[in-house]
Amino acid sequence: MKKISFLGAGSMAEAMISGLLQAQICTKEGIVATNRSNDEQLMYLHETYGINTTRNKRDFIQDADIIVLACKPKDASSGVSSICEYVQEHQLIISVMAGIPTSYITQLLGKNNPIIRVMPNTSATIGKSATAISASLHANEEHVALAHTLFTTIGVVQTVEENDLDAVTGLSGSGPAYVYYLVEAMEKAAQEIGLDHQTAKPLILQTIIGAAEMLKHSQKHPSILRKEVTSQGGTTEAGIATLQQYNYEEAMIACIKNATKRSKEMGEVYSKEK
Ligand SMILES: NC(=O)C1=CN([C@@H]2O[C@H](COP(=O)(O)OP(=O)(O)OC[C@H]3O[C@@H](n4cnc5c(N)ncnc54)[C@H](O)[C@@H]3O)[C@@H](O)[C@H]2O)C=CC1
Ligand SMILES: O=C(O)[C@@H]1CCC=N1
Repeated sequence: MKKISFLGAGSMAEAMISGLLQAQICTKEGIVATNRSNDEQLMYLHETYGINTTRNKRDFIQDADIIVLACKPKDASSGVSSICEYVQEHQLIISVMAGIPTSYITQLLGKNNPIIRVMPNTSATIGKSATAISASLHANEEHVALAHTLFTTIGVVQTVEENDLDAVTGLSGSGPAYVYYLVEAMEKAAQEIGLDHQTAKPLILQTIIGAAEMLKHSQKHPSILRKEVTSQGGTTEAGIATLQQYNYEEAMIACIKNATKRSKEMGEVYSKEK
């Protein structure tokens, strides 16, 4: 059982902690989390998951096999600088920070630790993350395999080149939010067409789950599955025509491209800080 320390105790750290404990990949005693200043959040994580929490950076680091960097990209410099004197070179660093290159983390650490840069998503909470991992210069196949094993317990894992991680961030890191936005819109629409929330919610949910399962299990291309729903002169055709009028496809492509661009920008901006 590996001991894992989380620098940053927000949404992503919680999603991973919850997923890792459910998968029994580590014990609650083997997890420690720290954050910048929010005592209530540390208390919440301790009470909810039974994990350890501390503000003492030496205690935080000393027994860790793996240190997960889960603070915001803008806090990369302050976060890593606050622990670098205690980090030992054999400890595996896993960074989930969007945009932040492993070369910059190495520079901040001033040590050649193996680093695996990862882009999971918050569906890790229920073991359903879509995660991409990539290795730094100093990480070997064993480190990649360990990260792969770890993240497989909280979902599906793809290994990619570090260059591709900005695109992954725009696609699947942010991706759950695009789906939640769709559901928000469907809920508003349901209300406007006269369905009460209690009736509409399970219908919307099962529509999303059913379509996702169809995409997973059917061999058919999504465009074929869409055509199978669309009767000539029918309701779907009318609905899709409206989506096309509003440039739905272009909007989605532009959304993912802009999120990817922002990941690159964050890397460029925050990697200049010292
Ligand atoms: N939320 C998401 O869906 C995803 C987030 N990420 C990445 O995960 C990272 C964390 O994101 P969230 O959990 O959403 O943010 P969050 O704001 O919920 O949590 C950030 C945490 O970092 C802590 N922190 C900040 N500076 C610190 C310091 N100097 N020392 C110790 N702790 C410090 C904060 O106190 C807080 O606990 C980000 O880098 C983000 O790019 C990656 C994939 C998905
Ligand atoms: O919005 C963000 O910057 C982070 C990275 C991927 C998901 N959330």
